[in-house]
This record gives sequence, structure tokens and C-alpha cells, in this order.
Amino acid sequence: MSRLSSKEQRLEAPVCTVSDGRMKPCVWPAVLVLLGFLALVPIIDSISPSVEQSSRVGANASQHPPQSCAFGSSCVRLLQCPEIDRMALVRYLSRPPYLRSPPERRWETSFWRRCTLDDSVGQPVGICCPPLGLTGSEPWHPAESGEESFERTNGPANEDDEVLLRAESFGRWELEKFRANANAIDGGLLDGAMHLHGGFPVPHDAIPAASLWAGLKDVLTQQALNRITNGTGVKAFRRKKRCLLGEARCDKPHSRYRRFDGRCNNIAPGGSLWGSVGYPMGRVLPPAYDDGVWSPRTVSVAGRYLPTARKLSSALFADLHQPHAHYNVLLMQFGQFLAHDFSRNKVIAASTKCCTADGSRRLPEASPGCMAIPVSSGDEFYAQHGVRCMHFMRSAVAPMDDCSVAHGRQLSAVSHFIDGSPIYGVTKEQANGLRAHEGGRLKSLNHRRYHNELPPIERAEGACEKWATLCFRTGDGRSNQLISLVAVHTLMLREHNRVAWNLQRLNPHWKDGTLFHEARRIVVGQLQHIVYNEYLPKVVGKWYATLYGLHPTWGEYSDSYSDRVDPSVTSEFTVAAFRFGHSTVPSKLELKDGPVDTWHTFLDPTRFREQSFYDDLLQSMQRQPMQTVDERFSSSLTRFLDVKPGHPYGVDLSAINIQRGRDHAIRPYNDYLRLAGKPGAHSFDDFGPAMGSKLSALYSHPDDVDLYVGGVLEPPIEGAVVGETFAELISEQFSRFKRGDRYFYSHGPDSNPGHFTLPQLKAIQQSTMAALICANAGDAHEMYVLPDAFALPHEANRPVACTSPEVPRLDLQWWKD
Ligand code: HEM
Ligand SMILES: [Ca+2]
Repeated sequence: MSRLSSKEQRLEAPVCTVSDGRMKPCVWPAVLVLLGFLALVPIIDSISPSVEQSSRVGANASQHPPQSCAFGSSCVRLLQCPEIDRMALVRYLSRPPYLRSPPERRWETSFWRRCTLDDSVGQPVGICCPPLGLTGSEPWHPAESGEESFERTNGPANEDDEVLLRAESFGRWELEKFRANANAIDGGLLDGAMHLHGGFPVPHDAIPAASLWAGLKDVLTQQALNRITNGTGVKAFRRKKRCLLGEARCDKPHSRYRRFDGRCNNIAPGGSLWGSVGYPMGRVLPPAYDDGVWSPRTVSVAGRYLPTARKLSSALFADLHQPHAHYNVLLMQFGQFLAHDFSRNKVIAASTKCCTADGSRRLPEASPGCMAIPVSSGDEFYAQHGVRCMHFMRSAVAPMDDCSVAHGRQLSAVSHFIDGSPIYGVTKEQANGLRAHEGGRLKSLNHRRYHNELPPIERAEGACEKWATLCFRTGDGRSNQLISLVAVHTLMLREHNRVAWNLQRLNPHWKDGTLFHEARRIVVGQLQHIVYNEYLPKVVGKWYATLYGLHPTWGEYSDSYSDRVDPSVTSEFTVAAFRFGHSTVPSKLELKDGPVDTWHTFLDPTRFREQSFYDDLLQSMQRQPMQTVDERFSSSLTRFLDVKPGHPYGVDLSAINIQRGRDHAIRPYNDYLRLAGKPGAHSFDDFGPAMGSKLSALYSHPDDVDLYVGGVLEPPIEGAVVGETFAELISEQFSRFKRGDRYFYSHGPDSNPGHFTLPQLKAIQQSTMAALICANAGDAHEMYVLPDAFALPHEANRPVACTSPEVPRLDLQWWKD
């Protein structure tokens, strides 16, 4: 892959990249480019408008009359078309028009033919997508298969075998260094993020440690193989492997209830593991590993090192108060709850931190999985504390069982589906531990003093701070992280138990199992409905929600399930785009008795002991504005995350987000901007005068800007919380969460074995966040809600009493046998 920016390609002699990542001048291409350019000049004007222009959001329809798609192909958003080689398109768009060859330009009217996606939108914003399989690419994230070196053969089989043996022994040897560090802990199972709010290990860790070590060994072997053969001997490794992602045993493919681990949601051949616990994350674009296999992205397109993650965070992100004009802290908090439903980054096990206890340097015996963030001696905050090293463990990788992919693929330790996994857990055993095994309910702490139920107590070390006298167990190990997150967990637990209780009243003959599974089915349906109806249109805006078909189908079944759609999260989405939420976290949480620093509420939900604390908190979350998505980040996150007693500082989550992006080798921001139909930032000025000059002092080239940085700096779309690039990535992911989930609440009997009847579906679609809050208030007579619970109060969103008939109620009559 060329590391050249469009600007360099224009101004300098063409450069070839050789397999070890070094660059050397390339004479022939230079001549060819010149000839191509000369040949092109006379025809440039006669060519139809470029995809780049035509797909620019907001482009004038009359300037670019839409075209219809050929028979069989359908008009979709570019990101929704797996048949298109996205990377080829991005490379094409990154070049100025005079460097695009005539055949490529013809693609614009064939492969990259644009079309009108939605009449109501009236703009040519779609692309004609050929039917799946037509171009022979895999249905699963074909962007990944573009690794050239992978297809090459290297000599006869016996030579290959020898090379492979050498590479494997290198791989084993390297792996030992990782294992030696991790062995000090319980079987090497400990999640290295334990002390970093990434959560303590779930009691029933669904991903066997052996599989994680196997994944690591695979990438280490692959790296060694590339080194030995100078990048050409990859096929040997491939031949030796099973070359098939495993299948789950789907004993009950048409079960009415989804599995906890997400397996067997898809029952087509090859799909049974899609979206399940431990399944690798996908990619929107191929990764930009320095060595093409697993070395993190560290080098600029200009060949220098990228600025460190902490330097970027401290220079660009400041703790400034900018309340959002429309949305409240409940929207922020629901976002975090939702994030924990679909993703949990698993990091490499290690028994030591990366840095010395005083943070002054890297620990010599640190695990090779450490990718500590360097802190400069002039750091505006950490310097005074002598900190030069910030802990960061690399993400674990999945075994390379899918032989079309020869690079590290990170995995999610929770089910990727929006299936209430933070409530129910991600394995059957975990769910069993959370169930009361009576009346279909979940275990809870029920005391009159609390006015209603709270989650049961968690005693595992590391789940909360040592001084917390109350700590909760839920389906997700991160639930105690923030006091307002505990409130959302409590709300969902109460809703489950309330529904189970009412179902039991209606159907006294139902046993515990039926009550539990039916209540779970209903609660997950409500959750999905609230996500798609109330949450998403606010985050990505109504326009994107329409483009991607994210609005609910009111009173009707949706027919969008496809067994070719993989719902798994992509690295870009979970490592960058959906972390937009970190910018919305306020520095202080408004509680009934006054504001408190957000970080003071981390991992300590003790105050839930106080009577009516839950009710008060939910009300104040609705009144307090969240923060806008931009360069403003609370120092609760950038200075005091994971702060330990007696320490005047913690770690920097914004720096961690940037570092995580490089760990996953996420491509630079500009590539995604182009994918979203924008011309790309050609100069730093494109980021605005103030931010442009800051960025130019940090990065050597606009093509270096990290996706997370560029994404949060984008001005929000009108009527949305995030900017266009994040909106595109988020919408695309949520469209797969819907189209790739057989059990999605509105999918009908044609695909969904657990479908609701139409009257039941209509009842579920009455659910709103406000309705949920009211139904589960400690004291409904004292509780007020905003009908649009994620929005701030305004003329059309005045508080109403929970007892008011205006607040909808879930009508469970439809579930009576
Ligand atoms: C005070 C509030 C929050 C804190 C302290 C927090 C903290 C964290 C931490 C420590 C990580 C793991 C970082 C890493 O090692 O890579 C993380 C990941 C993440 N956060 Fe947050 N977060 C907060 C709020 C939010 C919100 C509001 C959202 C979204 C709306 C969000 C979305 C995410 C996502 C998508 C991930 C990746 C999850 C994964 O795969 O592990 N977070 N957060
Ligand atoms: Ca899930």
C-alpha cells in the first residue's frame, strides 16, 4: 500500500514502497504517470462528475442528475456495499483528477456508479451495489482481503515447510516472552485492563485463555514469516492452517430465544459465530500496521514518527465547559451502557504494569504487549508529578483461522449484538449466576429503604474502589464505573423484574424459565426500540438515520434481515467513532445536593444506599446538559481516570483512545473522510484556522491525522451530535446491528424465530425511555420525567408527572396465553 499523500504525489517524483516499508524512487511509474496525464488532458472535461463530487453530502441534485442502477444492483450507501473495493476507491479519491487513469475514471460510471438513495432526500448520495457474490469477493468485510503479499506463492512446498517451521519456532519463542510475564497471575487469565476501568474479568470469561495465546502466536509467527521471506512467504502459513473460521454447534437453530453468547444467530454456513463473544472485530478499511501484520501504526506518511498520543491529547484537548444545547447527561449515559453491550476490548494478559509505580519510566520487566504512552518532560500536567510513562496494554488478537486475513484482528469479549448483554451476561453460566431462578426474575437487592430493587452485591476484588461500601454485580464487569451508569443498569434490572412479575400474574402457569426468557425477549425488544427510535436519530441525525434505514417500522415487521450481513463491530467503530461519547462527559455531575467532580463517582456507587438517591439521580440526569462533541474533554477523563488513593493523577483516556487506534492500526482520518464522500483535508487549514495551526505543529501531514482526532474535531451535522465521518461509521454499524440480527425485535416470522405478534410489536413500540423510568421509579408519585427523556426540557418537552396518563405504559395483555 502506498504511504504517499495526494499532495506528495502531485508535487514530488513518484515513489515506490517496497515490502519492508522503506521507500525508493520508482522511475517507470513516473514515466507512465506523465504519459497517462498527457493522454488524459483532452478528455478530462468530457467525463461525468466524479464520485467525490457527486457523493459529497449536500451536493446539489440538479448539478449531478442521479442515475438509476442496472438491473440486479441496488442503490445503497457506499459503506453498505461489501462488493466494492473501498480501499481502491479511497486511493483513487486521494489523487487529484489529473492523476486518475481513464480506466479508473470509467469505473465511476460502472463499478462506482452513483444513484439516488432516497427520494425524500433527493440527492445522488448512493452507489449502485452489485448483488453479493457477483465480483467474487467474500461477504465478510472484503476490505480486509486486499493484502497483496498474501496471494503470492514462494517456491516448492518443502521449502515452504522449512520456512514455516523456522517462523513457527520464532513465533513460539516470542510468545514465551509474553507468557513469562503473564505467568505470575492465575493461569495467565487476568485481563490486563483490570485496573484501568476497562473492567475486571467477568466471572465466566467466555474466551479461553488458550485461544488468546494461540492468536498471539499466530501473529508473531506471521511477523517472523514476513521477516524471513521478505514478505513473500505468506502462503506457506496459509496452507498449513485449517483456513476456515470454526462453526458453532447450533443444536436449536430455530430456538425462540437468542443465545447469550450471540452464537447461532446466523445459521447460514460459515455464519454461526458472527457477532458472538470472542469473534474478531471487522474492518471498514484494511489496517495500517507498520509491518502489514501487527506492528502498531507509528509512522507518518512523510516517514517520521507520529506525535505521541499524550502530546496530541494535551495540545488539542482541553477541559472546557460547553454544555450541549439540546441533549442531556442521560443521553451520554445511555451511550456508555450501549457501548458496553456491543464491545469490550480484550487486552493481553500481563502481571505487571508497563511503567514503574511512580510513572517515571518503563518497567524493564514489562510485558512485550505493553505499548506504554510516552509523556514528555514538558507535559502541562503530568510533568509536575514526574510522570514520563503511561500504562497501556495492546489488545489481544484472535487466532488466524480465517486464512484470507494475514494480520492481527482484535476481538470483542461481549456479544456484538444489541442484546442486553450488560443485563444478562454473555454466557449461559453467567446468566444463571445472575438469575434468581424464581418467577423469571434476576437476583436483586430488595429493601424497602431503597424504595425498589438494586442490582445484587459484587464482592470480587477490583470491581469497585476499596473504600466503596456498596458495589454491584450485573452482566457486565464495567457497570460500577460511573455512578450514573449504575443508574441505567438498575433501571434495566428493575424493568426485567417488573415485566417478569407482570407476566407471572397474567400467566400463573408459566415456569421460571419461560418467564425469564420471555421477559428478556421483551426487555431486549424495548432496548432495541429505544436505541433506534430515540437515541440514534439524535446521535447521527435524522438524515443519516433515514439513509441507513435505521428508523423503526411502525406497527409492521421489518424485512431487512440478511444472512449475508455480519453484525460484528468494526475496529473503526468501537475504537474511534463510538468513543465520541467521551467528549460528552461533563466534568461535574449534578446531584440533588450539588455538583460533584465526575471522577469522584468512579467505581463507588455507595450513595445508592441513600433513600431516593436513584430517583433523584435519574431526574438530575435529565436536567443536566451533556457536553458537546469537540476538542473539549473533561479532565476527569484526561487526568484522573483510574486515579489511585494518594495519587494526585490518573491516566488520560483521550490519549488511550488515540493509542488504541494505533494499536488496532486504524487508518488515518482522511481515508474515512473520503469514504464518507468528502474531498479529504488537503491542508491543515481545512481543519479551521485555530485547530489547523495546532495540528500542523503536531503532525507532519494532514494524511497522518488519527481517525479519533479528526472525528471529534469535525463540526456536528445539523440536528446531530457527531460530525459526518463518525455519523457515517456509526450509522453503517447500526444498520448491520439490525440487518444482521435474526432476532431483531421488529423482524417478522419470515426470518425471526422469536418474532413478536403484530399487537405485541405495537406494544413494544410504545416503549420510551421516559416510560421505562416511570415504570421503575422508586416513588412514582414524586417522580417527573421529560417525555423525550434524552433531550433537555423545552417548550415541547416539559416535565410530566410519572402518574400522568401522558406517559405510555407497556401493555402486557398481549402476552396472556
Ligand atoms: C465517565 C464516563 C466514561 C468513562 C470513564 C469511560 C472509560 C472508558 C475506558 C477506560 C475505556 C477503555 C479504553 C481502552 O483501553 O481502549 C472505554 C472504552 C469505550 N468507551 Fe468509554 N467511558 C465513558 C463513557 C463513554 C461514553 C459516554 C461512550 C459512548 C457514548 C463510551 C464509549 C466507549 C466505547 C465504544 C469504548 C470501547 C469499548 C471496548 O471495546 O472496550 N464511553 N471507555
Ligand atoms: Ca451484546
